[in-house]
Amino acid sequence: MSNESVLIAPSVLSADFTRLGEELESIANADLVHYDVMDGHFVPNLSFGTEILRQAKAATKLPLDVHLMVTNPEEQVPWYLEAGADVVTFHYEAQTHADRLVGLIHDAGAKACVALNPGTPVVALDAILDELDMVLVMTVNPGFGGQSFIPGSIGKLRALRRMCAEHGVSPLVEVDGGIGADNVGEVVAAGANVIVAGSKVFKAADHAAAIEELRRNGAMGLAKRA
Ligand SMILES: O=C(CO)[C@@H](O)[C@H](O)COP(=O)(O)O
Ligand SMILES: [Fe+2]
Repeated sequence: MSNESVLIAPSVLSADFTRLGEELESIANADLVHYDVMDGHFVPNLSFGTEILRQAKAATKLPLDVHLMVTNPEEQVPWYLEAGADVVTFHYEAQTHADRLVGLIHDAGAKACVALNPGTPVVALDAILDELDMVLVMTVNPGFGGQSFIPGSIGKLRALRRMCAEHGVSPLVEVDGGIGADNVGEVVAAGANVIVAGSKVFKAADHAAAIEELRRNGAMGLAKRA
């Protein structure tokens, strides 16, 4: 059995934006706030930018986990570091100089993460894995909340675990998309330890209780890891 813990990161993409302060208070028992930036190019949707991140930073004590779904992370990463991001994720599919970008995030004192779309194999990270604090395995095609989990993600999480063992590293492994109390145990058993959940937290009647249920069921998945 592992001593590792499961971190819960509710995605404010599914929050009521007109009451963002109250929505953030309602998830104070979470570990991170997941903040989805969508540019209308990398993904077919637009969300929010640096100004709302700054306001969110003032309204919560939780670390801000910024997921950049943008075509030009080299340009945008510095904006989000300046606005208060604690963890910055850019997509492998969008960047051109991953190593430089990871260095820039670390120089600013933040944690660096690279995200993989469902169609991108984990081997894409081979050259950069040792530098990363976290890997984000997308479990839906990015762009929208409320989609269904892609079952093939389980094999990919296991492959990432094997690759990390070969490299002798243990970055956090975040999963994002279609995760709820019913499947969190399975993704944790396969190797995930940071759980993003948008609709399953913010559409629940009691947000704090939904977070605790994810944490509880996630811990059961940890116990099932080989
Ligand atoms: O990055 C994304 C979507 O592209 C996510 O972070 C979603 O916000 C997750 O929402 P649910 O699938 O949990 O509703
Ligand atoms: Fe996300």
